[in-house]
Amino acid sequence: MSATCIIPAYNEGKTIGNVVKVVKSHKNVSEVIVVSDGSIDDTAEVAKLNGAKVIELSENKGKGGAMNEGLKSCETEIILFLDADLIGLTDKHVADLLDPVLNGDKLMSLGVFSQGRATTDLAQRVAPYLSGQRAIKRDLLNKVSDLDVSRFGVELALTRFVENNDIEIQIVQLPDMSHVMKEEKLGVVKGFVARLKMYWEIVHYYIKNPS
Ligand SMILES: O=c1ccn([C@@H]2O[C@H](COP(=O)(O)OP(=O)(O)O)[C@@H](O)[C@H]2O)c(=O)[nH]1
Ligand SMILES: O=C(O)[C@@H](COP(=O)(O)O)O[C@H]1O[C@H](CO)[C@@H](O)[C@H](O)[C@H]1O
Repeated sequence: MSATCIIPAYNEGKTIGNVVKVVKSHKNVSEVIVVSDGSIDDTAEVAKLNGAKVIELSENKGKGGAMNEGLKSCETEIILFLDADLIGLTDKHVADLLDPVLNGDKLMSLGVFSQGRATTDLAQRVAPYLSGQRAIKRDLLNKVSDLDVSRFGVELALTRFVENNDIEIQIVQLPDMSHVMKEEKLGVVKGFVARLKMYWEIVHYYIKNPS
């Protein structure tokens, strides 16, 4: 059994190439789909150059919407979601995320950075359920409501679904991994504003889906 890797990407030209290169070379990944979510940089070109299938959205749909577009354009039973801004991704990280779902043990795995950078390690220790690195069975994904409009609430949607349905997931440590923070991408002020927008989208999803 193989998996499709779906990478939602909004202006990630600087990092998308390496993420695609690493995950595309994994033996159990049959296809890498990068969904450029209204990007205005060279995300799509860099992703194509590194062998990804690219879906270019003319309008930004938000993270959940981009992931959903990728889901609609593949057929594998197992999906691996990765962020486009990962630092230090290796083939072993991909294997550790995929194996619990590929071997039928679990319906979802969730990757948590460890021994990466203090800032991103801490953030994920505080809120591991927000991690964007997950392998998931398509059957489970099909039951999660509002993925397409969840934006940054998508991780909350996935986590809440497994909790509400008593589905045991596999937490996977991702050693020596991090991601580029918003403040590093956009500068301190714009990065902080983007972070607030992210938290608002998460709260908005929570308010709209209280249980
Ligand atoms: O409107 C958006 C916002 C984010 N992303 C992607 O979702 C992932 C996580 O977003 P971000 O890096 O902003 O969040 P962080 O990892 O900083 O929490 C990255 O691959 C982004 O490119 C997206 O596709 N559309
Ligand atoms: O780690 C975190 O605190 C946030 C924000 O990371 P940044 O420091 O803004 O890159 O990132 C996590 O949460 C996001 C929202 O759910 C997810 O999109 C990311 O995949 C996840 O790493």
